[in-house]
Amino acid sequence: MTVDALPDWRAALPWPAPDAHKHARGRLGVVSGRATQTGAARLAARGGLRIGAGLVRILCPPDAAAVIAPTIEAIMLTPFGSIEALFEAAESLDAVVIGPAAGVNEPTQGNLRVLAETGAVLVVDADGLTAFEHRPAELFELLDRDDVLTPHTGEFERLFPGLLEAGREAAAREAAARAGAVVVLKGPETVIAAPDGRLAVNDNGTPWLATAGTGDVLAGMIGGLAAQRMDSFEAARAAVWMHAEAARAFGPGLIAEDLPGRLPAVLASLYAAHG
Ligand SMILES: NC(=O)C1=CN([C@@H]2O[C@H](COP(=O)(O)OP(=O)(O)OC[C@H]3O[C@@H](n4cnc5c(N)ncnc54)[C@H](OP(=O)(O)O)[C@@H]3O)[C@@H](O)[C@H]2O)[C@@H](O)CC1
Ligand SMILES: Nc1ncnc2c1ncn2[C@@H]1O[C@H](COP(=O)(O)OP(=O)(O)O)[C@@H](O)[C@H]1O
Repeated sequence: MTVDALPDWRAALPWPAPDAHKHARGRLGVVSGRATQTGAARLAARGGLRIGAGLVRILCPPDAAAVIAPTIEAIMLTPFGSIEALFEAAESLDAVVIGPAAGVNEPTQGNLRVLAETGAVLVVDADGLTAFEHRPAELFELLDRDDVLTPHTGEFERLFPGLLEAGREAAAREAAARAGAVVVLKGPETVIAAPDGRLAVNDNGTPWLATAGTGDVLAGMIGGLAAQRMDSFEAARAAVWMHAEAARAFGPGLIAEDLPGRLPAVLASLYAAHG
């Protein structure tokens, strides 16, 4: 990677100030699924921590706590047994990822509703999208302009049936306008659209990313940048590009678990260019 090849969002990347402390660097939450479905949240949490959020906390149903606790170190854990407890755990967070293996069910809808009442930027992925398949307007009315939806093609079709016939760029642009949030339409050429009309097409994708869990890591990375108060559209562009760059650096044999560990080298290149 050369400095000339670096994309224009790099000027907006958050780097720690000399007087930084972990809370000032951004607090990210990731909602986990039940005890048998915790891996996706852990992947997202690790992506968010590696990209620079100062503090990452997994918020989990009580039955999942004993499964998650032995698998994490720097990542923190807060079980919640009610939506009131979820609100309390999330209200001091800067961004929250919800959806990876969360469950396609009413509790996921309810969790999303209560998270929307906090000030946190929401990154809604996977089951957080699919849970609103037959009622997308109910999801959209919860969202603010800095929230981010990260559908793959199948999830996009569930929320915006037929829209892809307009082509991926036009579809993403219209989806962002309808949702009133940033839309990241994932695929070989991921399209990122903002509700104000901004649009970007990522150009460094790699099919090594076509493996389970890579989208979960991406959601965590976007959340990690948003927690550091990077503009959500720019955060999504930056995370999508860094995610692919990390995958390219690894190449054959890549699994989702490998991505966070490749981020420091990608970040180091960007930091060196930052001067
Ligand atoms: N470590 C973990 O714990 C992991 C947990 N995970 C979690 O598992 C849960 C369920 O995941 P999932 O894969 O069953 O659901 P989903 O992706 O909706 O696929 C269902 C159908 O949708 C379609 N489809 C899928 N992708 C498509 C595409 N790109 N483009 C077009 N179509 C696409 C495809 O339909 P088909 O083409 O087969 O007809 C497919 O059969 C979810 O919570 C997730 O977060 C994962 O994140 C992995 C790591
Ligand atoms: N052929 C491909 N070329 C480039 N990127 C891909 C390709 N297939 C998948 N990806 C990327 O891999 C990630 C997969 O995310 P997703 O479908 O949500 O998977 P999961 O739910 O298993 O995490 C997305 O970032 C997507 O853009």
